[in-house]
Amino acid sequence: MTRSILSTIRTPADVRALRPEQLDDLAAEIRAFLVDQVSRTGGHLGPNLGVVELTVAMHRVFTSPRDTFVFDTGHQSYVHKLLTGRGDFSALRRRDGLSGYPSRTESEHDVVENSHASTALSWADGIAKANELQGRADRHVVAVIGDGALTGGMAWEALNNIAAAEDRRLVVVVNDNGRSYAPTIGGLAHHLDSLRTTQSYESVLSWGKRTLTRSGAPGRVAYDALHGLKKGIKDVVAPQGMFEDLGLKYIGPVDGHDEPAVERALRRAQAFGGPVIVHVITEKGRGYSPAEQDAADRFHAVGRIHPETGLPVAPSRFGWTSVFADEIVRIGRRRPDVVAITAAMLQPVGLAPFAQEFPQRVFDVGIAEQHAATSAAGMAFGGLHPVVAVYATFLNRAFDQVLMDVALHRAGVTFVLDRAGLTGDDGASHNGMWDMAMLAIVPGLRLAAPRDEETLRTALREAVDVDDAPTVVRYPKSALVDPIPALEDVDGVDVLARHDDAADARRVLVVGVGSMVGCALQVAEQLAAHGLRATVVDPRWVLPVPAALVKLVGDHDHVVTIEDGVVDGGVGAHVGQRAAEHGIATPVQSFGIPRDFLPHASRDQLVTTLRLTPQDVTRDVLTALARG
Ligand SMILES: Cc1ncc(C[n+]2csc(CCOP(=O)(O)OP(=O)(O)O)c2C)c(N)n1
Ligand SMILES: CC(=O)[C@@H](O)[C@H](O)COP(=O)(O)O
Ligand SMILES: [Mg+2]
Repeated sequence: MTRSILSTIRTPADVRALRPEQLDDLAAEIRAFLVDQVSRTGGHLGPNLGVVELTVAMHRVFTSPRDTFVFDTGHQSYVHKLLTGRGDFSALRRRDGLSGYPSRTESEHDVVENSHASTALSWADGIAKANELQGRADRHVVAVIGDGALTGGMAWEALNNIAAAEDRRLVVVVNDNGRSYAPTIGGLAHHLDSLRTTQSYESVLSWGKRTLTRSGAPGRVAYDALHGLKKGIKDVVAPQGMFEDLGLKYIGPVDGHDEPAVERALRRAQAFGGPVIVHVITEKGRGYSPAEQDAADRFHAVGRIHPETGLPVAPSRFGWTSVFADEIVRIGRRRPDVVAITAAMLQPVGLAPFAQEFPQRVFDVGIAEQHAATSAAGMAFGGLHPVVAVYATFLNRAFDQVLMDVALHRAGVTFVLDRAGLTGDDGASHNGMWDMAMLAIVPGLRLAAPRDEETLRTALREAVDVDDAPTVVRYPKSALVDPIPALEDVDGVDVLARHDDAADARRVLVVGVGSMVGCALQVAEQLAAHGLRATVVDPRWVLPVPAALVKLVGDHDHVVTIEDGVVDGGVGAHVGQRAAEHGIATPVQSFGIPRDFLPHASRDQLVTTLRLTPQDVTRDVLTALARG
């Protein structure tokens, strides 16, 4: 049996050493490998199937790491990893396995580890400027950015700068597959479409050169005239206005699955010696029919699937999203002023049913969370109540908009944050761990962390009733828990459990935040087993800290708070601060996520590592109590 070509690839030099006639087979092997491996581990199968030929061509034309490769979002870097010596995908996105994104600790060929979209061109601009100043001006920076990521504002801030320097060796590869998850929205998508659908100017010009110059002097005259009409022809055959108007050289569109054509385009870009756009047309999910036929999102991000059918091996675990999806439709039916906004993630955040029933009241703004937040402030000014549904970590980039456009103007906007807390296997920048600490300082903002389905539904209904301040409802990337009923409601704070048999024992108040309520209940049981009195409460609306909770703090000898967010400046910190402001000296011991960036691992592994299991928390509380 002939040895596979892929098995001979250890470094990009091996890729460059391949004969052109081997490249189709290499692409086929890579696709087979990706389907086989990612179907076992889950991951970004569709995006990586779409960049096989592109990534091979990049490594054949440029010399990484001497030339720097930057992948926007980085979810499409599996092929790059394969071509740079990382062939063991068996533990992709798992502890001690390959990250699902570029990782500097894995390879010198990896630079950007941040999986937030639209940052690559800024990285590239900075690297290119450093190259210039550090005597490396002969090196190229090659940034791959998707059509979706191009809808993010940062990309245009960067392009504006990139276009300003004529001799900076920066190649922007626009990986245009026409989709984010769903088809990419907006004017940019239309423009890319117009570039995609008209035959490229370059191919018309090369046709003219071949045909006219072969027909003697008259033909040469005609070709010279044609070439002289360059601008006019461009506007006719390929309105490349947008990029060219910015002063950027444009090459394309190129069939992104024709490896020799991509190589030719990249070599032209390489020879150009200045900032240049290479517009590559690809297909997300290419070569894998279940993905090619998937109308939803072409297998953008999959869990474990059957490699032949593409069907999920296990049903989706993300019950919290389904509850939101159902409740927002119920709210929409009784509240015609409620509208929904997504940042290119309609399906993943659960807005598809709402869009189905109220197609005029849902807005996909592209990967543009900043725009989503401020346009929501505009909608609120106009009499609507917008619900902005994003993953928690992605709201980080819209902090200023939440603060200065929504909160400053007391706009009734509701932010629904999915994937809040530890997400684990999706990498450091995907953990939704910063929202509570970040938003705690926003004046007027109210944040709810539901503990189960009923409190999530209630929080959503309460949130949309607030029309003079931002509200936030956040929930985790995990299975929905069983209902956790309250024993009593103390001015908005739910009392969930009381262990007060030991009459004279010290009284410990255990405050569970959202998905950590289950842990809080177990900690209280274990503390009671150690002879303490323990009460478990869930404030539900955790920020600002409710007055009733501050009072409860004063009624206890020791307070424990447990949250699925950074502990620095988190809910626990604010509980302690509010209590101190009221002259309450009860010690508050806060448990949560340290502010360090976390490795990709399962949520459970991270909980254990961070000592957030009930056993760990109990042990630490007993130690603190013993110290007195
Ligand atoms: C700031 C931000 N918002 C949302 C996402 C979620 N997200 C990851 S990839 C993706 C679509 C990217 O589309 P595109 O850039 O076209 O790349 P493709 O997957 O098509 O290759 C989205 C919305 C993100 N990573 N970062
Ligand atoms: C790359 C990106 O940001 C998204 O594709 C994200 O990884 C999806 O996360 P879930 O798999 O949790 O929906
Ligand atoms: Mg795309």
